[in-house]
Amino acid sequence: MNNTPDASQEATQGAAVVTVLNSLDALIYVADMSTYELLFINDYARQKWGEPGNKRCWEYLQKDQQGPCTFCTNHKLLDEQQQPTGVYVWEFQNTQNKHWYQCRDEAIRWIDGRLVRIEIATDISDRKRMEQELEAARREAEYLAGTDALTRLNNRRAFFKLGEQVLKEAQRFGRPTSIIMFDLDHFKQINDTWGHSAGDAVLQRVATLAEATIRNADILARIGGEEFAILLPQTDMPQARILAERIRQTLDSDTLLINGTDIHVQASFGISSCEHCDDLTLAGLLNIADEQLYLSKQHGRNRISVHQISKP
Ligand SMILES: Nc1nc2c(ncn2[C@@H]2O[C@H](COP(=O)(O)OP(=O)(O)OP(=O)(O)O)[C@@H](O)[C@H]2O)c(=O)[nH]1
Repeated sequence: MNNTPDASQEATQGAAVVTVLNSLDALIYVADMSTYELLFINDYARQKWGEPGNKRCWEYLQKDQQGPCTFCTNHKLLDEQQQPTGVYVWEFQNTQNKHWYQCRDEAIRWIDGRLVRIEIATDISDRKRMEQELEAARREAEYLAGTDALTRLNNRRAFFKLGEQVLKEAQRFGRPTSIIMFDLDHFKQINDTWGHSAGDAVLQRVATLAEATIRNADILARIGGEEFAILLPQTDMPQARILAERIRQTLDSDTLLINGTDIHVQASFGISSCEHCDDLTLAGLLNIADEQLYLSKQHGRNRISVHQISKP
């Protein structure tokens, strides 16, 4: 007895398979791997990309393609002997409709024997959007964790995190490093006279002025209420003093126009510098700058005190 299906049975089975493929909520297409001719597309493709006419896969599915796509997976689907290697799964944002798809590609022998690529692509845009939102939220949280909310400068935590790294490098290469600390003078009076929000605006303006004075490699942070610190890589004491003097003068020589009011702001500075000071920690270097800052306050404010840490 012959169990081979006859032509009409094959036609019925073929129609059933096409019905199934057309009912799926995924793009399915078959393309010749040499000519890119589309041999089959399902209804999902027609709904999303329209009728293919005589278009090749890259003309039909992608936007403004002048030739086969650079991201075409054909070369991944065959080995050196041009034999199918199995399923290759990847994710891709379609250039026409901007939806994200998870694509399951495979090279197979078509009914006439030629090699074709079959792709089954499911829309994963919702999942991708969620992933991207999560990633953006994670980056924002990471940024905020290291950022002072008022001035957008580094906060104390970020100062230590970044600073430890810089100090380690400096120690490794025997480079000079300095810290400038400064604290606004009689800031309480500014708050008391002009109000807390004017005080906030002063802090923001001071941050902007300091930021404009430093180099890219310098690490500026707001480490306390009206207290700022700048870590200066490859900077010795004389250079650090010049920079501190520039900031001191900028603040002292002018008034900050805050909400229509001219506010005069001064600050006291403390500087610590080290060169070849291998055992020093960032906290130690900052402490010494803080002691110098305290001296500046004691000696009348609006001034700079310095300490050069010598090699033991
Ligand atoms: N507006 C505003 N004020 C702040 C903020 N953080 C701290 N302060 C204020 O800064 C003032 C610091 O006061 P003090 O420590 O007495 O220092 P000072 O008045 O600057 O005096 P000296 O430092 O001794 O010159 C306090 O009034 C705090 O409320 C802030 O984020 N915004």
